[in-house]
Amino acid sequence: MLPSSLSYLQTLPPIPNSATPNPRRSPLPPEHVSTEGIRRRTLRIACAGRGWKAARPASDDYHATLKALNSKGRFPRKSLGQHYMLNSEINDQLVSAAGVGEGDVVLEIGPGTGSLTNVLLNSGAFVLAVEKDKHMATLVSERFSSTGKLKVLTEDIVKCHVRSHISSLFESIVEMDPETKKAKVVANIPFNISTDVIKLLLPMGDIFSEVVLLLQDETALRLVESSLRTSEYRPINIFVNFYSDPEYKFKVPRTNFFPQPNVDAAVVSFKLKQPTEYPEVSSRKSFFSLVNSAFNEKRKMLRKSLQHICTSLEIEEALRSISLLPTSRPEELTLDDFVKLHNLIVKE
Ligand SMILES: C[S@@+](CC[C@H](N)C(=O)[O-])C[C@H]1O[C@@H](n2cnc3c(N)ncnc32)[C@H](O)[C@@H]1O
Repeated sequence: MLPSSLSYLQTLPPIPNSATPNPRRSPLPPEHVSTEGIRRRTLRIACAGRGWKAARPASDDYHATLKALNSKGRFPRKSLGQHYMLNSEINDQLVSAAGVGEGDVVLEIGPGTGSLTNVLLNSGAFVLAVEKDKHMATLVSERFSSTGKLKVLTEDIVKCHVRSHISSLFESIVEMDPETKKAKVVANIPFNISTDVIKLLLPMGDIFSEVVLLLQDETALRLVESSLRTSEYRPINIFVNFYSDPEYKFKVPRTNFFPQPNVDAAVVSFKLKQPTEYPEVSSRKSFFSLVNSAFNEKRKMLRKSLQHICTSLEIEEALRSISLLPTSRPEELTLDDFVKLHNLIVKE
């Protein structure tokens, strides 16, 4: 019997004997079994039959994921957002969205059974994987123990000293020039830590060039496409654009995960700006504090909500001088407008 806290769980479905998933049992509907997937599988089987080497290393799918979980008697944990990717083609697309190639250093958050780790390692990358669940960390370490290109940390990413771990990885890779080389982040993260992960990693443009994440679709759209004068426009949009150039890559329907979440997902790429490219503000702390204060009382005009910084008259004057109405509200200001306003009214 499962404890009641785990009652949401489906029992892992049995693994069908046939190589083709049984469409009546498989969480993947038939449209996800693409012709390309079938072509690759057929090619592997054909090559194996003639004693040739497979054209491509085995990839994870429905069967591999369930087998890995069954082998350790693991049930996906809701509290850790454990929704495993069943479609190897999506992992391929995630890795190619980040342009991962031979010799790259990649941080993966939450490797789980290692389906994405497998694709990253097959691309020739060195992978630093941070996994909070100690059982999954053991599973993934054992699975790739022979590669010598994977380091697994059993830690919570939010509390992890990412910078020092990446720096020591750079130092341990002889051919890597830490002055010029940057790492990448590629991960299918639990939806409930997306904001924490974004706040942690986006300001690290000095060590990462790109962060490619599988997020909840709604979050992805809010981060990338929220426009001025809409209720979705928030301080996080200013934050994301301050530190990166975000791009919505593609939608990933919920049917690609086990257990199936209640929402769809999407892949977003954040190209990180280098610290020299950040907008010029005297203090980033006071800049983001101004932005937060402005949005705290979203319906209020800035000349009222920023009165703790200077007088309404000074705020009106500053707004006029950057061609904005003295009655402006926060959702009417672009990142550039906020930077100019900050530099005019905040005296350090
Ligand atoms: C959505 S699953 C993805 C698993 C795997 N990458 C895949 O694509 O199938 C999220 C993974 O993140 C792990 N995780 C959850 N919270 C975490 C945290 N705070 N830090 C690191 N890993 C975490 C979970 O244990 C799980 O393995």
